[in-house]
Amino acid sequence: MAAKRRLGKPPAAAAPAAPKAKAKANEDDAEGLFSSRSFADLGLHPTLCAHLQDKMGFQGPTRIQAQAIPVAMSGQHLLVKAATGTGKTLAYLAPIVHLLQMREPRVERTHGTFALVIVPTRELCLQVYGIAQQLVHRFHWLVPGYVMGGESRSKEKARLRKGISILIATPGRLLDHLQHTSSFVYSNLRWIVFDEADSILELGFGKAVEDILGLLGSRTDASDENKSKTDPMQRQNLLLSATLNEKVNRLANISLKNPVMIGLDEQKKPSERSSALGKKHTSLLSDDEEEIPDKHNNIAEPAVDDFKLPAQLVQRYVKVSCGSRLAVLLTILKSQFERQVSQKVVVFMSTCDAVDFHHTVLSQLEWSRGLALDTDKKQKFLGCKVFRLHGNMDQEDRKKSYLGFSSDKSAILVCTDVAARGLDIPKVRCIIQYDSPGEASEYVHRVGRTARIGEKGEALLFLQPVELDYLKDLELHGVSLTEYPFQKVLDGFPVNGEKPLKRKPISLDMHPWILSVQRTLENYVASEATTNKLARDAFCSWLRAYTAHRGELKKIFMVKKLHLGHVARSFGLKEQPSLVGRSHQVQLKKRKKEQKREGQGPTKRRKFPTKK
Ligand SMILES: Nc1ncnc2c1ncn2[C@@H]1O[C@H](COP(=O)(O)OP(=O)(O)OP(=O)(O)O)[C@@H](O)[C@H]1O
Repeated sequence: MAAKRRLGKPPAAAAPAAPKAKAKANEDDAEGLFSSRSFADLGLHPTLCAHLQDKMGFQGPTRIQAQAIPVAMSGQHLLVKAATGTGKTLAYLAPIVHLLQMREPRVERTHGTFALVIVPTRELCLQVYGIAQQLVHRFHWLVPGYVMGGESRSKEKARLRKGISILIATPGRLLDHLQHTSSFVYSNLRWIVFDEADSILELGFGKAVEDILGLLGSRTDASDENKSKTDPMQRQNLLLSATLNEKVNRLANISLKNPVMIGLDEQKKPSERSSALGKKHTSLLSDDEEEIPDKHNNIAEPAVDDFKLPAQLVQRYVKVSCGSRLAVLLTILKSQFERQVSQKVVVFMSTCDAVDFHHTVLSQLEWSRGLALDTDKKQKFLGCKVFRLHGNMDQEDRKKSYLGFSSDKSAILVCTDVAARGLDIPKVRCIIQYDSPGEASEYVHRVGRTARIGEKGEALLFLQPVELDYLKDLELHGVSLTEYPFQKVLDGFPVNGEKPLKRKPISLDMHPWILSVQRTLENYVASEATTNKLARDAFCSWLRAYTAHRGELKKIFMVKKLHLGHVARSFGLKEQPSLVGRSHQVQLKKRKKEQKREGQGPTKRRKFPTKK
């Protein structure tokens, strides 16, 4: 039986309409996504249950919610590991709202913050805030709010002074307010939630998180002075993550006290779990391991974690030689949108500059039917809207992009990993990883933006022939991909009005369609000065990112194996990289000459120019 699709309304901040909920859950649910219990069975207040069902369109809890909500309501610390898009947000927000609305005396704004939800990114902050807003709809005395980087500090201070009962925050800005906003009342703080804990730490917020826990007196290994600020006995901490790694374990160890664990490998005995990390603790700040006696919990997973991905997600890879990458991306997107006009696709890139360049190309590239340039009237190569999202954009643009892509029915989002964490954008059908994600956990976060809550979804990973070993690395984590039939897609495209004859297979790079797209692209990049500059910047930053792969992955993504001329081609640049990073090339030649004189081989590591 096919999985039941149950969609709820997206957050108010994201605003798009979502389909009505489907029939009630039953135990035969194919993917085991939904529980057979009702929200009322879990002990949630009838008004809240009615709101979840009637207004948010949730007929019943997901399995993760059915497991986590009763534990969260019991006051115990909780560690949840569950696949992306399984409803973790409601799993912690519903019990918080339930417990807060029944609190006597009634919660008032002057009581300050009772629940603190820490999230890794600004977009996720807005998203969780949107859901909190919906949940408190019938409990007007509960006030949700958010603080996050990029917003006006003084406005946030004013809101904190008035009082926010459920506060959603990014770590840096939260720490800032804890240290500098004296009117921020958190003496009644009862819950600290880490949503997307793995991402919080991967994004380098380890130190901020440690400081936050220290200031709030919620570090289980905190010194006594820190503990005295609030009563930690009242505190309940919840940690949710799609993946577990050593840093998350360390955070769990310092923030959770005898937690109930949900979604961890039930087959493993606690003693087996603890052995991997029980004795070794990893600092939240660095990759170095340090031996610290395990004073508290034994929360651990094996070093090589198998990641949880939705079963209905179709995962494929496409093998593309470096020079044709962009032409292939354009072709795949064109074919996707011609097959189905109304759909949403997210394309992940490795750097902000690469996002800016590709966003411009995807949204502006024009062609004439048949690709015979300068003949007929030109039209857009891709007809749909294209949005971009990365960390260097200013906050207003970020918000606009996020909301625009969320509410549009047919669009592409080109983004960096800033969009990989926890974002719940309705109806994303396909995730394209144009640049490889690196760590397998990052792969999981990226593809987790589709196939959410039982919906269909596809993921496509671009790999160059020299990078195919990456598939083995993913296999180690239980992620296996099949090859995407790109040749079939290609055969569907006419060249000069005619479909190619199927005589013999033509290599992808020599295929007339790919050659024509590449020519159009190169002409466009050459003729537009701004785009040309974007292409050069993107080329440099992309190479720098390529050299930054860590550990074992360095052996797969070897910059030495790249042909820089082909890399340039993939940015629509006709000229060789010598023109892109002239000073670098001069230096390189000089170095080579010197090496020759001294009888050495070329140095192993290539350094790349910073953009000009
Ligand atoms: N009980 C439910 N019934 C139907 N839909 C639900 C239910 N709970 C949550 N949803 C919907 O499922 C989607 C995914 O939820 P959510 O974002 O909380 O997942 P998640 O597990 O936190 O994902 P990620 O790990 O990617 O952050 C959202 O659109 C949400 O509205």
